[in-house]
Parts: sequence; C-alpha cells; structure tokens
Amino acid sequence: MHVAHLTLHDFRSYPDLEVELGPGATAFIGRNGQGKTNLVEAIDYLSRLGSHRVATDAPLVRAGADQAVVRAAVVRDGRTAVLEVELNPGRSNRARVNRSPLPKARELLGLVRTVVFSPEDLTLVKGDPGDRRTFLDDLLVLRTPRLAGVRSDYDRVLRQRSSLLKTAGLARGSSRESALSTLVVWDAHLARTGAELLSARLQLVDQLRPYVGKAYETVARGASRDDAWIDYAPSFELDPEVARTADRAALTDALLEELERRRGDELDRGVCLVGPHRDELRLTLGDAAARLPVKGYASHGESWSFALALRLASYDLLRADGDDPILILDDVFAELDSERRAQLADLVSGAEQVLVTAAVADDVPAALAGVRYLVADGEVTRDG
Ligand SMILES: Nc1ncnc2c1ncn2[C@@H]1O[C@H](COP(=O)(O)OP(=O)(O)OP(=O)(O)O)[C@@H](O)[C@H]1O
Repeated sequence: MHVAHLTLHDFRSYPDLEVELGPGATAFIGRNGQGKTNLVEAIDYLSRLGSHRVATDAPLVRAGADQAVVRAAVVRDGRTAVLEVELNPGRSNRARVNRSPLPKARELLGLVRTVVFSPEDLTLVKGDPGDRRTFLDDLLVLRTPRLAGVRSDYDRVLRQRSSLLKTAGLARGSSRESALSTLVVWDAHLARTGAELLSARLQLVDQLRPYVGKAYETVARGASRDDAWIDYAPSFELDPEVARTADRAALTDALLEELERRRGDELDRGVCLVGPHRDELRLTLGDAAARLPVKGYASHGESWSFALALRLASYDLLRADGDDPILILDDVFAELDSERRAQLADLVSGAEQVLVTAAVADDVPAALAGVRYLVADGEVTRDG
C-alpha cells in the first residue's frame, strides 16, 4: 500500500499542507525542527490513531487551534480510499472513509498500516515493560484491528477493578462483604478479557521470534540468528503447556486461579497485581547457554540493533501476512554508521513505499535516493 496524497489542517506546525506522494522512496530533508517528523507522524497517526512521540492527542493539534485534520488518499491493490481523521482533544475523534463518517474513529484501524523506525525506538529496549507491551499491542492491532476493542475493554475493567480493590481494602464489616462480592464479578471480567489479550500476545511473540533473530543477524555485525531472543513473561508462573497452546479457556482459568491466590496481597496494596498489564516482553542476547537481558547488559550498539531488529521483524511479519506496510524511517540514519545504513536501506528498499526523514541529505543511503522534498519554514517543496 502507499499514500498518494496527504492533506494536513492544523496538525502540529502545519496550518494547511498538501503533499503529493508516490510509491518507492521519498525523503524529507531539512534542518532540525522544520517539521519533517510532523509530516510522517501524521501518516502514522492514521495507522494507529496514536503517535510514536506522545501519549495524548493535544500536542498534535497546532498551538492555538481546536482541532486537527489528517487526510490521506491511500492506494491498496490498485484501489484508492480517502481516509480522514479529525483530532478533537478532550472529545471524541471522528473518522471518515471516502467522506462517509465511521460510527467510531477506531474503525479506521487496519485500513493503513505503517511501521515506524525512529530514535525513540531505543525505549523499546531500555524503557519500562509498558513500552514493550505497547509495542506488542500496537502490532496486534495492526494485524487484527478487532483487538483494539479487547485492549480498551481490558483497560476499562482494570480501572474499575483497581478502584474496587482500593475501596474493598479500606472497608470493614458489611460494606467490605459487599465490595468483595462485587470483586468476584470483576475478577471474571478481568480473566476473560485478560485471557484474550494474553493469548494474542503469546501467539504473536512465537510468530515474531524467528524474524527477530534473522533481523538481528542482519543489523548487528558478527551476530548469528540465534543471538537475539524474545520471550513472553507473564506476571505469574504459567503452565508451559498452557503458554504454548495459548488456549483462551485455559488462560482464563489460570488467571482466575492466580487472582484467587493473590487476593490478600491485592487488597492490602489496593492494586491489581495479576494480568497482562503486569507482563513483560523479555529481550535477551547471547547463545542458549548464557543469555543476558538486553536491558542493563547490552552495549549501546547492541541495544540499538535490537530495537531495529524488533521493527524490522514487525515489518517482515506484516509482509508475511500478505500486506506491505508503509515504512517510515524517521531520523534513523544519523544513528548508524555507513555500513549499517546501507544494510538497512537494502533490507527496506523493496517496500512499496518508504518515507525517510533526515537533517542531512548525504545521510540518506543511495538505495533510498528517490523523490526528495525540502522542508523549511513550514513549506514542503519538491527538490528537482
Ligand atoms: N502542536 C504544535 N503546534 C505548533 N507547532 C508545533 C506543534 N508541535 C510541534 N510543533 C513545532 O514543530 C517543530 C518540530 O517539528 P519536527 O519534530 O517535525 O521537526 P524535524 O524537522 O523532524 O526536526 P529534527 O530533525 O530535529 O527531528 C518544532 O519547531 C515545534 O515547535
């Protein structure tokens, strides 16, 4: 798939912008802070209804404006659809496809798919477990948009159950009894939605693992394909057979059992200690006999290679699904030496559309020397 035309209205630094795009490589070149990332962030927003840089929508709306609009003509299998999202911070966003409103903005998910490489990716490796869970969940939703609903149901159940735990922990007598009986109902909701998310994540990690090993071998000099390894580590000891089959009924039972076992701790602490919101995507390096966690042990170069490998693996997996996501390489070449730049460029040059941002034109490898736009003072102009 590729974006053929992008329109922005009050998105980030752009009051109004129209850009023609095409398949192949397109590079946006300009000094720091000119709006290169803002452009590609808008396309990524259509894919995930979120940004790779900020957790909320407010910074995406131009300072002083009430709402932003991102519109793109997306070509997939020769057919064009015009996708549009209206960002209304503090209120619901609205989405349209070919000018027809969708009941929920969330229904836009899956219509355009992007994989973004950016310097922020280092947080995949060095950041908190939550950063890695987000990585997994974003990829799940790209592959199976329905899971966006499961994810938000789970977040809602978690919030309700956490506030009930606080109330029940402090209550005495009959009000405690009543809070505890309500808690049983929320345990069941948490186990059911949690098991669905957990099952999807377990399967995803199994599918992604070989691609991570292969990608790491390519981007890290001297590495073999068994060096980089990923494991899903649930918040409690899960029977290996249940983990392997990722059977939802068995996972629901396992979660319920663990909730029962940790009930006392949860009430004492007033927090929900069991469920996929406490899980970790474990990243390790080394041979099977001596694997070390990447976080805290790996060098800067190894960490960066691992982060790139996770993105490349996502891209390969989406491609194996029969889809060709739009690749966005945001400011990544400045972080790599010339050999690795060329390697990465070779790996991605076959993608239907690659969008690159760079401050210095010479940082963009020859394999990605396609169309060039100069970005300066809010203007995006074609170079040549
Ligand atoms: N909501 C907003 N309203 C107005 N301006 C904004 C908004 N958000 C960001 N900007 C401006 O956009 C500019 C940053 O743009 P962007 O991140 O795209 O830069 P860039 O060209 O990618 O730079 P670099 O090469 O440093 O990554 C900054 O000047 C910032 O002040």
